[in-house]
Amino acid sequence: MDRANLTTRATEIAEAVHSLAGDLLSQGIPEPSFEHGLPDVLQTDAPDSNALTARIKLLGLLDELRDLLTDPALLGSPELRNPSMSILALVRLKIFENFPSAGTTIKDLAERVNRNENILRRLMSHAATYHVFFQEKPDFFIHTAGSRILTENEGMRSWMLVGLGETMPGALKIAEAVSQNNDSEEPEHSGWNIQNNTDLPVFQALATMPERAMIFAKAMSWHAQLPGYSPQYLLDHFPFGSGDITVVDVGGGIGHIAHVLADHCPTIQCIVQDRPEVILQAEQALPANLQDRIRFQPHDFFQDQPVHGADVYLLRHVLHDWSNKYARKILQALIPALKPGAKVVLNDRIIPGYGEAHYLKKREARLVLNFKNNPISHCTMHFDVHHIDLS
Ligand SMILES: C[S@@+](CC[C@H](N)C(=O)[O-])C[C@H]1O[C@@H](n2cnc3c(N)ncnc32)[C@H](O)[C@@H]1O
Repeated sequence: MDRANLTTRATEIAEAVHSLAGDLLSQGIPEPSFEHGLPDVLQTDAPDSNALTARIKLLGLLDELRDLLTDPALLGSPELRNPSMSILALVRLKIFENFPSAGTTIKDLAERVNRNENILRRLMSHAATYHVFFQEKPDFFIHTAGSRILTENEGMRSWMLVGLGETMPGALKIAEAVSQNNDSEEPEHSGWNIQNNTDLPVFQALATMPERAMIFAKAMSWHAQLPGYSPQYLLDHFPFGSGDITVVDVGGGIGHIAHVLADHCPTIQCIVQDRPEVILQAEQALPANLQDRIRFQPHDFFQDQPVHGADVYLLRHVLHDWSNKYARKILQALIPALKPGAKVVLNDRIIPGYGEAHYLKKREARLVLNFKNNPISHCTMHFDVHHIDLS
């Protein structure tokens, strides 16, 4: 039981802030303030950086403090902490792409995007309370780091569309899914299926909706740029650069991880496998300088692995989409192809065990369960980057 009270928590916060400020000062990095919107200088993904450690600690302490000060009736309230109400609409209405870099009045913006001025004002004003856009004057908005990143990156907008447009509506149907199929491990028995009125598992269903499938693939490639998901962790924890090795990236999406591996390891050969409609996109996204080292192959990972004798079979962010029954099938399908000494590298989310991590980390890890193929059973997978020798 955590018995820290407001005062001890606040003292800890002050100490951590001083340490972070000192660290930033020594690196010549300005302290963040709201003066010019949120600067993104602290978004470092370096796992060993003091700034990142201090930032994560502070976010945890501040969340605890806020929850201690919140009326209990509001803790689970849907209105609280819900930026999606305005941000999803702003993404879908293409406001970010059309927002002038120097800022704008709502009137000019409404004319530019041909939308109702009043509604736009309400959406923008709500988003600004989450520091996505800054209301500099009653009728004049400028960028923050949060709105700029959405403006400049199609991948980030795709990530929002998947999180808010696919995950959240599916999550709202979890209770119905559980009521209909209590013990099911089948991918088509999910809240997402009820929401989308389909019996097809999510990836099969997406194949019939090319625009949504493309958004999903773009979101996944952007995801690798979010703090904590950098492919650098993979490079740091597995010797991809040692010799002429062949890596099969199973369920490798549009090849963004293979691009990074090939860029960093000059002797590596990669084969990216995914569903046919994803492979079509992947082929178009391949840079010319990597064409002789990355190949693509449509492959259903529930069928026997067609590439025999590779050195590494990589499954990055694949198994967490599936119930244990299907995760096992995906791994079993690799076995006939494995030569002695072959490695299967799993790079996926870890669900912290009891007492192992701050609840914010657990919340982030558990959020992913609410979507796609197995949102109605509890994820029992518990892993990090491992090297599993199946020889
Ligand atoms: C969560 S994404 C991960 C993509 C990529 N590995 C990454 O780390 O960004 C899961 C991937 O599995 C692919 N996938 C789903 N079902 C598949 C199947 N039956 N065979 C092959 N790939 C599949 C999806 O198309 C998607 O690209």
